[in-house]
Amino acid sequence: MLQIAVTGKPNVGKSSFFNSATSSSVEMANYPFTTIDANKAVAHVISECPCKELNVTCNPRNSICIDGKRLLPVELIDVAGLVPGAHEGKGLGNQFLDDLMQAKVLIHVIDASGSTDAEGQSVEAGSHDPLDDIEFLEDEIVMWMYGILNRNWVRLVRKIEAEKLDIAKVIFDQLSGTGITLEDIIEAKRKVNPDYTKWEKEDFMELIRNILHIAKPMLIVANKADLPTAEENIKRMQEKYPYVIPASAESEIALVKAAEAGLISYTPGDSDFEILEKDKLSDNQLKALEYIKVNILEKYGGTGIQTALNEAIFGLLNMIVVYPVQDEHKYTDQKGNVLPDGILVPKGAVPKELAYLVHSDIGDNFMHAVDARKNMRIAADYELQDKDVISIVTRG
Ligand SMILES: Nc1nc2c(ncn2[C@@H]2O[C@H](COP(=O)(O)OP(=O)(O)OP(=O)(O)O)[C@@H](O)[C@H]2O)c(=O)[nH]1
Ligand SMILES: [Mg+2]
Repeated sequence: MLQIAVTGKPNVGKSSFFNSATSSSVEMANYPFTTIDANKAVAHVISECPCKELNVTCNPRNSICIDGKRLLPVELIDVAGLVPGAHEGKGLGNQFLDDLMQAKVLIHVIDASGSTDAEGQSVEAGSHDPLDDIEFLEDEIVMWMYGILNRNWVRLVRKIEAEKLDIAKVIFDQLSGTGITLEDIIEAKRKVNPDYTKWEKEDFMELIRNILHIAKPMLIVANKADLPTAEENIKRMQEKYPYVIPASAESEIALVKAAEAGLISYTPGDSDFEILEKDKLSDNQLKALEYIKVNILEKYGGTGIQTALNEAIFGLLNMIVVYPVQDEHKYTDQKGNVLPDGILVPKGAVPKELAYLVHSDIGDNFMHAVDARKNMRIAADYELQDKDVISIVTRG
């Protein structure tokens, strides 16, 4: 399953974001290093399901359909907080980046209210500038990767020379387990000094930064947007960085809980809620809900949690959703389930790649594919489109 990592300095609300997105209840507390071991759970990104347009009732298997909205599973990883100097062992160090680097995309949670200092200690709201927290994370990840590459570098250069090895492939092997592909490295290497025997620390850093930008896109989540000091900081962040999503994990948790108790009607991603059981809500609860409505939902169009997940997958990773079926007339699988699976595929993927994502056997025996909507065979180099319903024809 596609993985998204939630990362950032301590005490910014990473676990709160994780809990709100996955309905989990891992520990959250107002001090640094509450989380030590990584937490993993399933969250969902939301896309329009083709069922309404095709006028069918679907029977989802790998996903969920609510009122024509398809919820597709992704795995969220919540890790320990990282502090400046983690590569020198500060805080909990950076060893746990192993967990984080499994993910294809990173969500960098920032305390936009400025109520935690660089190490995650709680300070008076507004007294720390959250813009100072943005760059350090990339620096720490770069230092971590530098540590891995630098460890055996002298020996490796000798080996590359002696055995005439491909440098990109050697770097790729060193970074195995990070999900970084050989293509990512080849592309990243184009922009650095081609003579690797002369590489200094700066050249390594440049290479690693290029690799990171290509292989691990990062979304900034400006959390604690419910606190009054956040608004101004969010504006400044959005002026400087392209992907900044204002969010309030605490508000999302409150709304989801109230909805589960049947007190309000609210679905993650909504920009409003409706009170169902006014009599059962205390004055304080009503006030809190009103506060969220005015200061989060109306101001930012939602709590930002679902927006962040969707933006990470459909924006940064440029994924689309494709629905493989067996019977192109009824849009069903072998068992008669209508539109059973929604599969996240990178934009630009062709039918055979979809076949491999469904199952390696189906990929191996792929013959051609049929566009179920048009009931027409499609070319091998046809670029799959979002919400395509595709029947894969295999040998045997
Ligand atoms: N006001 C406000 N507080 C929040 C929000 N999200 C989290 N918090 C609070 O911030 C504190 C830290 O939350 P956690 O979710 O434990 O933060 P973390 O980043 O996982 O912290 P570590 O695991 O220690 O690195 C807690 O007191 C939360 O209640 C939010 O959206 N608004
Ligand atoms: Mg935590």
